[in-house]
Amino acid sequence: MNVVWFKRDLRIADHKPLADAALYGEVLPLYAAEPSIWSGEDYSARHFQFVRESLEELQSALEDRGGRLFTYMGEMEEALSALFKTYGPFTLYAHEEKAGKRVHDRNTRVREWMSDRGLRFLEYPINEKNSGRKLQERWNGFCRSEPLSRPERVEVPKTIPESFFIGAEKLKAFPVSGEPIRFGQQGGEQQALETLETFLEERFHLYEEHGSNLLQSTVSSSRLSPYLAWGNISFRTVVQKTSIKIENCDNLFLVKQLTSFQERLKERWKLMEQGDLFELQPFPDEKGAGDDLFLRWFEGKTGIPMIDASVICLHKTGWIPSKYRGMLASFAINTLSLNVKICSDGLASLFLDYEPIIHVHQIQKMPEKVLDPVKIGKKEDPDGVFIKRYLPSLSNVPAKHIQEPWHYPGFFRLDYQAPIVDIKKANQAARKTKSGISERPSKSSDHEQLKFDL
Ligand SMILES: Cc1cc2nc3c(=O)[nH]c(=O)nc-3n(C[C@H](O)[C@H](O)[C@H](O)COP(=O)(O)OP(=O)(O)OC[C@H]3O[C@@H](n4cnc5c(N)ncnc54)[C@H](O)[C@@H]3O)c2cc1C
Repeated sequence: MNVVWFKRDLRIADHKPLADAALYGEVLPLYAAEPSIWSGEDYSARHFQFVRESLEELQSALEDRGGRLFTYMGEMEEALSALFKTYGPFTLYAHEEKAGKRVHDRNTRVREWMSDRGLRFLEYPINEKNSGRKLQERWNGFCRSEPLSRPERVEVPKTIPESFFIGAEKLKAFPVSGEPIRFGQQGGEQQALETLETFLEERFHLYEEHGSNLLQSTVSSSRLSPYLAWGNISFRTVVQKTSIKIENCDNLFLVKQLTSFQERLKERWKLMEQGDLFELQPFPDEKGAGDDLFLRWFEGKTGIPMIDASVICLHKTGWIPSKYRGMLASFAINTLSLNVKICSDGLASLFLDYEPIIHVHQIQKMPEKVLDPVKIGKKEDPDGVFIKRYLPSLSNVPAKHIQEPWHYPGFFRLDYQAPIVDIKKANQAARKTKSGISERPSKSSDHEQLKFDL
């Protein structure tokens, strides 16, 4: 018996553990909704909703091949015990997963469980192991490697072990904190392929030009991130199809757009290859998740339109371009001097494409980047089109005042709060602290220090 354990690889195409297991007889495709993983502050109901949608598609793709998906609610070792009791010895096939301490600890427990019983656990690396070849050579090799096709048949056992389910329906009862999303991208292998196809057919044409445009980038960015994060499409498939497109494109402008996209993919590949994740540590002296400043930031009630509109956009859609992710993180960490780990988890819980390795790598860079959201807003959303979409209470504020509505003479008539911080002063203090010139003033006094020209 071969058990294929699905985690962040929710597809059947280019899935080596599944392809290999299917060669050796009966396969039991398994997804376990594990409380130890899903109870983390960085995970939320929107992620689980995406996973369930992906599992529904996985179930129907397996059914088309004579198989079905077995699901379980509980820790993986418990699932393995139940399988052992029902079927006797088995081999476990899975992709390697690198995603922080909880995942690392769970992986260790599963490895021990298997080895204690003398069972084989085949873990497939996400990337080629560092083979001593130069980075560029390895990347070129990766771009040329062929994705595996879907297995034609998947023979599954007839008996369903006690406390297992078929398909994803029952997983609706699995508790994960946070709100599901209404307007986000939908999970599934087919959706992933369609997203890649529409991008490579046409949407990429202004990829670079619209990269940081809040409205246009929703179309001209690839939007592949949630599909890559949850493995609805293999990274190799995206890289290979993009390489083929570049080779067959003779328009220099379009090649430039595709090459720029390919560079991002390479960035991801390098990070994933580098290995396990650096853990962010909470510091007890900094402000925490129950702090008023944190809540106002997280709920989009800071009184700074660019911040509030971006956060509300994230609550609604689960996605925003990279530049504004950086702006939100920098504002929380530097301007409000909130705890880095708590801000990181807060953002992660909103990003539908939460990918721990990329996310933490980006967050770690934030203390070096002190940004001004008003300046960014004036440059990127001068007429406030984005702001007004997410903050209807500002719909009548003229463009001149949209980034700093507290300067608008009719501010008191608006249903919009005063800013929670004086950005310039707080950023100045943050820069000074970094260069070691002086201690930061306590944030509680910032409210009182504010002087508005109303
Ligand atoms: C603070 C912060 C947190 C972030 N957290 C995440 C996260 O949790 N998950 C995530 O996928 N991206 C994260 N990013 C990177 C980036 O914002 C998203 O990958 C991108 O916005 C996703 O949209 P897209 O698929 O249209 O990207 P595209 O521009 O079309 O890029 C294609 C793919 O390349 C990869 N990619 C893009 N930018 C980077 C990068 N800087 N480093 C590594 N890989 C990259 C992603 O997989 C992306 O899907 C974060 C950035 C910042 C500043």
